[in-house]
Amino acid sequence: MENHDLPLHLCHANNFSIIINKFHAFFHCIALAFLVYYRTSFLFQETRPAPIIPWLLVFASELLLSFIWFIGRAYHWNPVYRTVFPERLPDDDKLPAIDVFICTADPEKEPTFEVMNTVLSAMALDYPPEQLHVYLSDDGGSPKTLHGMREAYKFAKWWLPFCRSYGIKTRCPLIYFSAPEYQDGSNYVDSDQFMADKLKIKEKYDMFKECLKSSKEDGEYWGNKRDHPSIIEVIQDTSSETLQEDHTNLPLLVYVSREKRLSHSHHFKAGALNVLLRASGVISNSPYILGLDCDMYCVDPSSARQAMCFHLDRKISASLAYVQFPQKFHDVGEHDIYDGQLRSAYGMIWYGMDGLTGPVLSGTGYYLKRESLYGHFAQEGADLLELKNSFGSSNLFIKSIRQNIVDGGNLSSTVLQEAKVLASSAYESNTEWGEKVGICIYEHKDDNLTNCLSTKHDVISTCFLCQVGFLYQSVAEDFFTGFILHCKGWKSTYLTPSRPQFLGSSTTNLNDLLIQGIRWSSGLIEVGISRFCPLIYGSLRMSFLQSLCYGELALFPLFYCLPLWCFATVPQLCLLNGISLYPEVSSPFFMIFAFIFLSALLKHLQEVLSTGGSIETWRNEQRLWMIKSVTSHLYGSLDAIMKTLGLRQASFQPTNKVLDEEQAKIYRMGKLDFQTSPMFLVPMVFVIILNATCLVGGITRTVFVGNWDKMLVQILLPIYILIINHAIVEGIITRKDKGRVSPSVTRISTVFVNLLFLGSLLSTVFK
Ligand SMILES: O=c1ccn([C@@H]2O[C@H](COP(=O)(O)OP(=O)(O)O[C@H]3O[C@H](CO)[C@@H](O)[C@H](O)[C@H]3O)[C@@H](O)[C@H]2O)c(=O)[nH]1
Ligand SMILES: [Mn+2]
Repeated sequence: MENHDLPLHLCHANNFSIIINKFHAFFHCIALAFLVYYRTSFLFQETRPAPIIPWLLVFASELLLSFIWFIGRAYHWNPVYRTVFPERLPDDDKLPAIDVFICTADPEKEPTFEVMNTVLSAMALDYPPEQLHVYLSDDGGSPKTLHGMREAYKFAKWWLPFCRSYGIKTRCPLIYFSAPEYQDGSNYVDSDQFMADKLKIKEKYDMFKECLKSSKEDGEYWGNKRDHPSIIEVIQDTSSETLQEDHTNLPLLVYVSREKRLSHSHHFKAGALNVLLRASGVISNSPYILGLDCDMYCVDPSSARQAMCFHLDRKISASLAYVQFPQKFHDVGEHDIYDGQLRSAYGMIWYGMDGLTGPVLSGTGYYLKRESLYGHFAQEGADLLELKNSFGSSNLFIKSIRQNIVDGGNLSSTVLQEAKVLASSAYESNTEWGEKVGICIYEHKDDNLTNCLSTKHDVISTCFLCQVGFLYQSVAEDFFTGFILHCKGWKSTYLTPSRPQFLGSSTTNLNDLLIQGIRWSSGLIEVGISRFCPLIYGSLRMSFLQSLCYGELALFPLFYCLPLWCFATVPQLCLLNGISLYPEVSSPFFMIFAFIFLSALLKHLQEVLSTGGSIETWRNEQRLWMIKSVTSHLYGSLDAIMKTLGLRQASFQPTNKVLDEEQAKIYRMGKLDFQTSPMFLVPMVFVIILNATCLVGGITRTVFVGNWDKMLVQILLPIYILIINHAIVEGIITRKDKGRVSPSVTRISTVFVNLLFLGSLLSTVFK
């Protein structure tokens, strides 16, 4: 029952942690100011005790780290937490329709059975079925997936009535049937009827699984990922089975495989989403969209109603673009050695941004307002020509922009034919789908430029309102699209109910983690070094603190990889050569360095503990910070720089979602799996060997020279690196299993370390 007096949601702040954060930031800032003073005054000394180059490298690294730390304080300014009251929503017939967009790209890396579980769980959301439309985009163009959809639809006819009549809380069949008996959240566990029905459903489920897993081997069945025509099929009921309930109670289910041709760039996931946006626009045209990755099960059915608590709140709905749920994962191990839960993002940063203008759009688990992707065109005023320039030539689609939802979906053959045209690879040519942020104004408003653009403000606002849909400029399309929405004045909210709404699969081996890390770093840095750099572009268009948050996210991979490479090598080489880079123990500045180091570590520890982590979590995150900085952050940043210079093409390798049993075993034991590409392993092993050698050499030298006082910091630094990364040391020396570091990698890394020693020796000889 709707109740106009009671709020649909509440927002709370944690004042205690806000005060701690501000205190810490204050003292840490003062210490950093002393550090800068100490380093700068060195530059003005007449006789310098150490060579200038390593000193400058270390100073530059300290400045970069301090800067990125400083702008990251914006997250801690005002973190908020939200509660919702879905029971206060209006009656079902007044709820707005939702189109669910699920993307899959590759049946080999994304097994069809799992993808269909996502589809089924989305169909089973607790929402009026006639108001729910589920679309699957298949970039693989694979008959296997289409076949899976038909089978999933058949199974849905059993699964949905079962879930509804027994109030099942876990609506993803795979998760439901793999959970221990009686833990399915149902109140009917003692009823015989329930047990009998459950048994029957389990039988149907096993048949469904069998049918999808026993795949035909011929290549055609798997499809051609890069070259195929567009196929749009509304999945229909073809079987003659009798059912408990009428199938009209099932949400509409549509298979969409856009046309892909080698001659056209298809813009990866963002391209797929834009096709879904258009095709669904002419079919169901729901005002809200739930975006899901193919592995993101809607385990709990209540997310749609929870999200509507924000979207239907009249006080905020006009400017609310999306409600974001956290990504949670069903396969994160007890030790979570790869930070699968992405603690800092979903456990901290998103809350912080929620207290400003809203969290980052996270690619999956968001309820987005369709209108927000149509720029200013959704409002009245634009003429037909302008609309066609922006959205392409389809009249039907253009009509949909201003039309309300089509009840239950328009499935006439004309509409489906048009949807196919909208999914063709040439449709976007010369339109504003996904790109041209800010430049289109000079193209088609040229004639009357002076008339309509009288002030500078007009230029900016008209410019950035041009582009439509999900954006193509970055492979982190979610991050960039959300950022531009915030730039346009839209807001977002973050909702983290105690029972997870969505569960995906995380990366459970080092290789997949780092490959994904390269893509994310590259996508972020692409934004960070472009003219959309949030620190400049964003600060003019959104709250200053929000632009700092976006700035930190868009730049951190670059700002971590350079300093961490420096701290992993320069002080160590200097230690070996007896060059001191830090104040001696007796100097008051020693205390400053000690304070900064401990304050950073302890603050990280406090954050981990207060967000439910343990000391082990803290160690894992420190280790990953180092590992990623010397590998994926570096490669991702280089990739982005090369793309920006036009030296490289963008690429999006979908993350592997197939579990390798042997690797899973290593993962569950909490051991790092070093069966990774040498491109990742060599830098890691290189750093470890370098640190160990320099430590031994440096200590020996210090024993002879007796300058402990001067060299202490440089002795402690490699010790800290080796302790945090002792798992790599073990991988090199003691481990015998498959996941150890292969001896050939150790040999290659040793050669590189020797080359570096030779280089540093020559540079001291010829100085
Ligand atoms: O050409 C492509 C490539 C990928 N995908 C789909 O995109 C989704 C995300 O891909 P995945 O390989 O799982 O990447 P992740 O790194 O795990 O995904 C995170 O990062 C992406 C941006 O890099 C976001 O799009 C995702 O939502 C976010 O979960 C999957 O469903 C894919 O099927 C496509 O539809 N077409
Ligand atoms: Mn994924």
